[in-house]
Amino acid sequence: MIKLSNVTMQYPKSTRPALSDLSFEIDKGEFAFLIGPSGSGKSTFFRLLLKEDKPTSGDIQVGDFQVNTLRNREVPKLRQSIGCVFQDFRLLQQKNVADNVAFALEVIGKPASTIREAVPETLEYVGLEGKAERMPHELSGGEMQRVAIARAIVNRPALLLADEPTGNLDPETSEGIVEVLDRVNRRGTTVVMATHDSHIVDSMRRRVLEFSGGKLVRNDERGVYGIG
Ligand SMILES: Nc1ncnc2c1ncn2[C@@H]1O[C@H](COP(=O)(O)OP(=O)(O)OP(=O)(O)O)[C@@H](O)[C@H]1O
Repeated sequence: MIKLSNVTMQYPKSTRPALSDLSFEIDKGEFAFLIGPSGSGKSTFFRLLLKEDKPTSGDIQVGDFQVNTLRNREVPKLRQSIGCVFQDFRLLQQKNVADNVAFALEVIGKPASTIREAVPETLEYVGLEGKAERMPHELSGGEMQRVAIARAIVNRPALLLADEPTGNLDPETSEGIVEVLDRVNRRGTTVVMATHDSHIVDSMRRRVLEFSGGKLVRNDERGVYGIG
């Protein structure tokens, strides 16, 4: 699903690369955790997958897309195949829950009939039945993140990137969010989650990729947060 070959990313004006000669693969259908201290390169990795930045050298493959050589007009197709969830939810504050999710389909030109069907189905899937009319400010943090997940998956992406999705949530709420991500993964979506939450990583025992200073220092198939 994801294949990096000797990927180096040096931002202009920075003295050391944010990612340094990275090579690894994440298979289709996997749930992988990305761990490592702040500044170790996790967000940079996500940006490269989305072609929001270009690596200085190396090759990146995401699904059927050769990201490096992808033409500009093909970039929207790549991005449509990747759902994204962030620590700060990034909901549209003026739209209600259903409209936040519907918007993701509207901008890619899906017909109204598809949207009418997919939105309630997805809200139920993430545990938000009965909340469709609520505004974001009327939701708890956990509910806001469920909306963000619904928005990210409503188009059934092959890959879901979650950048510290539980970073603003208490442990119990975080567990619920990870359960939703696990369900999405079991339905066939590859999930990559950057996290600092050792409990979640230890309870899931999935692939653990550890970054340090832009290098991959650990790649365990059924890993734990600390060295297991
Ligand atoms: N736009 C940029 N320009 C220059 N340097 C950058 C830029 N974005 C990130 N960096 C640098 O690249 C390195 C990796 O940063 P990145 O944001 O990928 O780390 P991270 O592991 O996601 O950190 P966090 O856990 O805090 O989100 C850091 O040294 C950072 O300062």
